[in-house]
Amino acid sequence: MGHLVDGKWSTEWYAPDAEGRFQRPRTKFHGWIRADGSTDHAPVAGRYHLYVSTACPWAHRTLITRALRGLEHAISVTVVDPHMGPDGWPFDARDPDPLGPSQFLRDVYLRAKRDYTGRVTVPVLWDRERATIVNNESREIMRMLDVECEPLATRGPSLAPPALRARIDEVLDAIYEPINNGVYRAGFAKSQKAYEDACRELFAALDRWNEVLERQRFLCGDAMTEADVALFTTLLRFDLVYYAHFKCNLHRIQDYPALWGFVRDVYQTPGVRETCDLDAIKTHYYWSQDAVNPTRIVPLGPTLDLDAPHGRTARTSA
Ligand SMILES: N[C@@H](CCC(=O)N[C@@H](CS)C(=O)NCC(=O)O)C(=O)O
Repeated sequence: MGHLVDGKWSTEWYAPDAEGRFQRPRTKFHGWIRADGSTDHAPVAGRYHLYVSTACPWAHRTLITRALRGLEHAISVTVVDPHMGPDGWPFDARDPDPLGPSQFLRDVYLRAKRDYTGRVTVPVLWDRERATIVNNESREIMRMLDVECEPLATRGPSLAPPALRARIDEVLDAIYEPINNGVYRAGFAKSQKAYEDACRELFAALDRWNEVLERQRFLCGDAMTEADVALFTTLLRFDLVYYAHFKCNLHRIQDYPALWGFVRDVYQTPGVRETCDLDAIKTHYYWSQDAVNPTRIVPLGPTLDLDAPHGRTARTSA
């Protein structure tokens, strides 16, 4: 693990703030595919390539969006090796980089910008025609695949329909800090207080959203949206990894009937199950984050019955 400084690799983990709190740096590539032709990136089948790790909750959002919108034919994917070591994400010999001779994901970043400074994270959306990274922020890539790649989509419905978009954005904002980033703030905390604050905030938010999901099937009402995808990828990893490895252990997701039913509901949605690699998830966190787990031993359990009936189909919003 590490980052690039003026194009040179440096093996440093994230520096905490003075109170020991985890600080997530902003991603650096924020180009947009636009269907209206207003940017350099038009939605064209075969033009874009996604680099992901199936272990990563942020990258997983983009894989699910690609599957639910039927973009597999239009946007190709490379899955990196979950063993992220001192050199960052390595390519898997069984799934090499189709766009160049790359050993590590940083080679892709350097191809886009030789003097890049920043972290080398997944997901990455690459434009073959412009030979550069369009965007490396999962929330923006989700929106682009769903809305701007609509002309290429073979499945629906949209995960961000115009009438719901403002609400979806509010919910994405609301779950980001306490939940999606909250598990990392608990797990990477460098002081007792930073950990406790993050952990309490996380469970208060889980309590609230569990109540919402007792009343309605999805976070924004009756239909699945980007907000559900974003919550799902964090909750899927919760009992597997965050509960033990990140010490988010006041409750399991399985102890929240509505949240656990929601996880199974999304998991069982056609197209989603195939994007979920539970072994890669456990291997990545327990093996790669040796500051948290120095032995790198990957635990055998827990076993999750994600195929148990979710019973949420008949639920409608109030
Ligand atoms: N804000 C980014 C975060 C992406 C991110 O942090 N990905 C992690 C994997 S879960 C990563 O690649 N980490 C490598 C590193 O930080 O060195 C997004 O939402 O896309």
